Amino acid sequence: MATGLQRNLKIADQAPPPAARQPGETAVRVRGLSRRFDTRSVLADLNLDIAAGEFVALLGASGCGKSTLLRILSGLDRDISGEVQVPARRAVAFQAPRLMPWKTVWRNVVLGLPGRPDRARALAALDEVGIGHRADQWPKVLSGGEAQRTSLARALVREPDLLLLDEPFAALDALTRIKAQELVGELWQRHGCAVLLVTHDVEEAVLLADRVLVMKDGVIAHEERISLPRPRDVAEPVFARTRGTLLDWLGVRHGAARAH
Ligand SMILES: Nc1ncnc2c1ncn2[C@@H]1O[C@H](COP(=O)(O)OP(=O)(O)OP(=O)(O)O)[C@@H](O)[C@H]1O
Repeated sequence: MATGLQRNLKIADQAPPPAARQPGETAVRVRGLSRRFDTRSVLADLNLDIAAGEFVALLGASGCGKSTLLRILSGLDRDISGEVQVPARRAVAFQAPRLMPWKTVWRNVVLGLPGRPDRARALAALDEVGIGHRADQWPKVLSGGEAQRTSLARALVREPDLLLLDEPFAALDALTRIKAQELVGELWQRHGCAVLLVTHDVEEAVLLADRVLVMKDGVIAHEERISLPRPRDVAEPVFARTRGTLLDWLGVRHGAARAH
């Protein structure tokens, strides 16, 4: 099949370090993106822009194509038509951390990086996510939260300009999830990378993102800019109103189906 991404993907070979970024610079530019599986159209002429350093959350009903979009942006799925521009330095963390069980935690963090495995670099990333003490252990002894932190360290060690997160907290218990959300918020502010977070959790989206997108019928059907100061308070009336609007768009609030 046609490899639209290879044809159209324009990758910046030498991505500038965060400090060199210009305000208003674009991290992701998608135009007319379509993806079909056999006869089924999942993405249909989708457009999307993400600014450098912007935190964007993506909501949508199960099966609407959120992960498909994320996989395309990560470069894992190239069987598309349309135009996709993403930075060369990008990293993904999935719901399941996907650690290699036969490699220690620190070796998992630097797995796939060019050159000799750099233990100091891995340790710095593990320290940053609060699990430096687990560096020499095997993945099987990690808790779910620790495994997810390892996955984040593996993404951050690549110093991405774009961090793609596919429901990274979905499998965590409520308390671990809150801590992981806070950590991602802190890491994002420190690293200054653009983030695209796929989530089912409207509250999580409003807590973390600059902008929340709702995907429907293969396109971005709605976007909500969140201008609340951080850290955000779920009890804030504006927070609650924003959450309500997004639930309306998702069609999950009683009597809330919207005409588009
Ligand atoms: N490799 C594939 N082959 C065939 N169909 C696929 C493939 N990958 C995804 N799909 C289909 O594309 C649609 C979108 O899937 P996708 O995983 O992107 O949805 P999603 O919005 O991320 O869902 P969820 O929120 O449940 O994770 C689904 O109907 C899925 O079955």
